[in-house]
Amino acid sequence: MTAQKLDGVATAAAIKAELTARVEVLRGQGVVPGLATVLVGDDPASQNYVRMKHRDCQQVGIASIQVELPADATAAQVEEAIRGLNEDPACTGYIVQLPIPKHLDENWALSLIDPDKDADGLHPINLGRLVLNEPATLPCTPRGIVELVRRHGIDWRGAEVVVVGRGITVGRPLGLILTRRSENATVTLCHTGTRDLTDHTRRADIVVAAAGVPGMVTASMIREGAVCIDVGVSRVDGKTVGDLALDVWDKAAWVTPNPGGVGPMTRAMLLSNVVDRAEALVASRG
Ligand SMILES: Nc1nc(=O)c2c([nH]1)NC[C@@H]1CN(c3ccc(C(=O)N[C@@H](CCC(=O)O)C(=O)O)cc3)C=[N+]21
Repeated sequence: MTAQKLDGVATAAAIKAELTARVEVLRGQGVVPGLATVLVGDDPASQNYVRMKHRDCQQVGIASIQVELPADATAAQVEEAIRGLNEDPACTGYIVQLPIPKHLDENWALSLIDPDKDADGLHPINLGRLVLNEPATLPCTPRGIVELVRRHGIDWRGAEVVVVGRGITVGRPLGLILTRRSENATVTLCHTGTRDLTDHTRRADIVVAAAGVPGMVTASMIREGAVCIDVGVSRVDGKTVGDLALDVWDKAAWVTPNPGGVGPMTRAMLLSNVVDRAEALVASRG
């Protein structure tokens, strides 16, 4: 028996249709949501992601602004670009595409973003709000995972969830989101220091593989009928390879394809964050 597909492409398309209607309403209210991206350097994968995000914007009627800086940009240049977007009324939300070149500090760059325009939910104020159970813009990938699972009729409530990976963009915030009352999952956050990973994953109803190690979660590590979410994006011989081994499809009940699972959902949630931010702007104007 082969697992059912958690279809990120179809789910993202449904979300985009909902967002298109909300963007229409906003335009009627005189607000055009605008997403900006700050890309530092010329990494081809990052250029590709940014290109896809702008194409998505076009599909739902969000305006988009592309800011590009050279790989050797100074901290002052990055700061100037970010301050410019904070002040630009055409930009209602934006992201600094990660990673940025090593001579620049990622947390420093994120901290310069106006928290009200933080489309990635990675500003320390928004991460702090998440920890404090206050309304916050949420990071796109964790939000996409929660939504993808929920829209396939799978309940997070009471589920035993094992997240593999403690990164700032996925694992750590996902643990915080899933343990809120509204999701009510029980989460075990595993990482490279975990003594016996299989001991944890075998007990999980839902396994989220977000370690960035190709094929690291195999069928022998999961329970029959588990739900498996693949967040990994590694390049092997020019092909995208996830963190799930292919044999999980023979044992799990539900699996995210990769590509075609979490990636498109991440992009849909970025759009969703931008629309949310623009609606908040209208509400604050009264
Ligand atoms: N500030 C910031 N925010 C991010 O959200 C962010 C980032 N930096 N840096 C890099 C990662 C990676 N990421 C992906 C988004 C979509 C796909 C995606 O849509 N992938 C397609 C395939 C893409 C292809 O054809 O290569 C899929 O999975 O089907 C993948 C990866 C967002 N990230």
